[in-house]
Amino acid sequence: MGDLYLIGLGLSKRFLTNASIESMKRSDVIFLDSYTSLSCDLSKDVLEEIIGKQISIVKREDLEQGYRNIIESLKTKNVAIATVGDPMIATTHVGLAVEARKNGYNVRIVPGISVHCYIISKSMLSSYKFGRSVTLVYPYEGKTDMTTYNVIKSNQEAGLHSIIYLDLRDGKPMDGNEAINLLLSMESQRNEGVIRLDDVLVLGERLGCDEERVFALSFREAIKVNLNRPPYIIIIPSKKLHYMEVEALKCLH
Ligand SMILES: C[S@@+](CC[C@H](N)C(=O)[O-])C[C@H]1O[C@@H](n2cnc3c(N)ncnc32)[C@H](O)[C@@H]1O
Repeated sequence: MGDLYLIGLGLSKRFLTNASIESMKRSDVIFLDSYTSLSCDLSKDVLEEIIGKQISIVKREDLEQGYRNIIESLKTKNVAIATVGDPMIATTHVGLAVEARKNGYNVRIVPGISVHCYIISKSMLSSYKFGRSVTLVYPYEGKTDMTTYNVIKSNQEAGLHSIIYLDLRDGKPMDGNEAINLLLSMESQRNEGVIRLDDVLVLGERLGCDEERVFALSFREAIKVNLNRPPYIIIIPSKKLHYMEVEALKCLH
């Protein structure tokens, strides 16, 4: 009887842990989740070279609709799902973990450095003051999903910071400029003063990579800033900042 490993790879090669490498080596079948996040240098080829085993890339439907095949494989094999970042943060793997557990298999979670923790750390904002996080999705058939705006608004009302992941659809990560314009267009539609041109945001670009940048800048500045390449993550800080948080954000200019 095998175990199910849910393995976090961290954001890039340098954040792979011994625990994640050992767990992959212990697994008979390894799937690399290609749809919840992306990395500048962690790929199937790089991982295969590090662990000396074959890895298969899986898409969302392979795991969500094909989960029975994975449970079936557990009868005789250790199966690993490896994910960039942390395997349980802003992913949908909990369903698979619950199903494996219900079928009597051990589930071994190997945490990885998540983009969520990474940007909190780099922003220097108080980790006690983060509210609900949210994914900013691409408009669909000309319609904008306003969930992100609503989440930022309710976090602001509670004096909390908001972490905004950007959509990753069919392997296409949303660009930072597109995200900033989309947030501003939500404000134009709703006009509730949630996102003002002079409000500050924190923008994380290619975190964990050699060329990583973390900026704190106003929306007015962000519209004009020259960006490199995705992935990006955004924090909209609370409007009620502690004076030390104000000083910390100045260090990111
Ligand atoms: C849905 S989250 C998945 C998080 C992942 N499970 C983790 O723990 O890191 C994926 C989104 O986080 C952001 N992201 C992921 N890696 C990033 C990086 N290295 N730099 C900046 N943003 C990143 C992007 O917006 C991406 O679409």
